[in-house]
Amino acid sequence: MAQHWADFQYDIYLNGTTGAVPRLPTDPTRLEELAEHRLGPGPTGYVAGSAGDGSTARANRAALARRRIVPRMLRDVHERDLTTEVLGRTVPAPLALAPVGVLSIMHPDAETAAALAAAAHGVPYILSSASSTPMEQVAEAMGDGERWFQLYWGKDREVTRSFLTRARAAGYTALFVTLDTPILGWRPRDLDQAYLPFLHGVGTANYFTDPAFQAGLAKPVHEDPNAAVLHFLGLFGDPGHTWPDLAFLREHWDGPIVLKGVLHPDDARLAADAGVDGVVVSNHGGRQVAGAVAAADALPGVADAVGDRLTVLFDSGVRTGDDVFKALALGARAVLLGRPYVYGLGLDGQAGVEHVVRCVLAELDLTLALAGHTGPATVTSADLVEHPA
Ligand SMILES: Cc1cc2nc3c(=O)[nH]c(=O)nc-3n(C[C@H](O)[C@H](O)[C@H](O)COP(=O)(O)O)c2cc1C
Ligand SMILES: O=C(O)C(=O)c1ccccc1
Repeated sequence: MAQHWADFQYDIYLNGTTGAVPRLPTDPTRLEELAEHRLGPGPTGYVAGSAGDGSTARANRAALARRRIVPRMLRDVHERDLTTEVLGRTVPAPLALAPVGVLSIMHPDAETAAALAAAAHGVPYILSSASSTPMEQVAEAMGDGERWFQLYWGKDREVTRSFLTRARAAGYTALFVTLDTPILGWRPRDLDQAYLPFLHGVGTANYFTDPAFQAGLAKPVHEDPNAAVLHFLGLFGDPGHTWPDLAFLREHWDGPIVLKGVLHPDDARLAADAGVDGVVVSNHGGRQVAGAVAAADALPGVADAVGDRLTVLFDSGVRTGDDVFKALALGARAVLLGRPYVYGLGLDGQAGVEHVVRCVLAELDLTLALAGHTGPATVTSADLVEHPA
């Protein structure tokens, strides 16, 4: 049965008759401001910050804002269904939670809380390689919730092989390989505070519990944790990889593979030629390259190039339901939600993430209806006009 995501607004108003207002803001800007206010400067800077002068993060928002939805009338949108097929799975809405590492800097329940929130609404959760909780523990908490695994494709083949084996055994069905972070971008907000979560012992759980990783250490992790962190920093990414190397991953993963961080149509074609199943058009939320193309500006070119061969997903700059709608109109099959759910987590744990997911999906449902659609499948570029920058 189709879920009525839009009902969330009446839940809120009905609760209001007893004097209650939502525990967290429904406006994503206010949510971010509240997070900035309540959480420590290190963690807040790490999450909210981006590469260089912040121009890519701003461009992500501007590129979505420049597109405007053209509502259509009298189309019988009473019954709506947001169900979407993504990577061979049927999901209740065109949304997944983006892989975000080191979540214990935001809340002690960290990735487990985010994963449980996603599962509570049937939304797939993408667990980061750099999670603060081991992948098996998150998987066990999620039960039959849909889980996908994000790989930082590093220098040590044995660690990669071991991660893939562990992820498979723990019930992760799709593999997201992040290509845009073989090295960490230049991030002034973190640099000015000299704040890197890994040096506070966060984000290394999958590595420190891994026999292949441990085999590369001179001493056990607990005897020399600093050396273990340095070892992690030295191997989590590999700037030496090239397209033919993907064959190794294809060989060791029998489910769908999605390449995250593709922005050029030629790279999307190379992805299709390499035999993967999808791409995420993403600039990592503007955290890697300052002055980069906005993700929403790159999306139509990638969708045109490979939309008939690959599943095209999108993230970077999505804050609201209307942003999701615009991404669908620009050629995405589904969208990954990033920072907003991390703020929800920081402010109110699992309940905070659920709040954010329900806000985005309620607004998406209402936007679809008011734009004349009963589901995501009929949304096209004809639903948008583009304003000059
Ligand atoms: C604090 C933080 C940590 C992140 N960690 C990862 C990660 O471990 N792996 C990954 O592929 N992407 C990571 N990302 C990128 C997100 O998956 C996603 O691409 C990005 O947040 C989208 O941009 P948005 O937050 O502006 O929506 C991270 C993003 C943030 C904000
Ligand atoms: O901070 C990030 O954006 C990120 O993706 C990352 C990179 C290395 C390890 C963990 C997360």
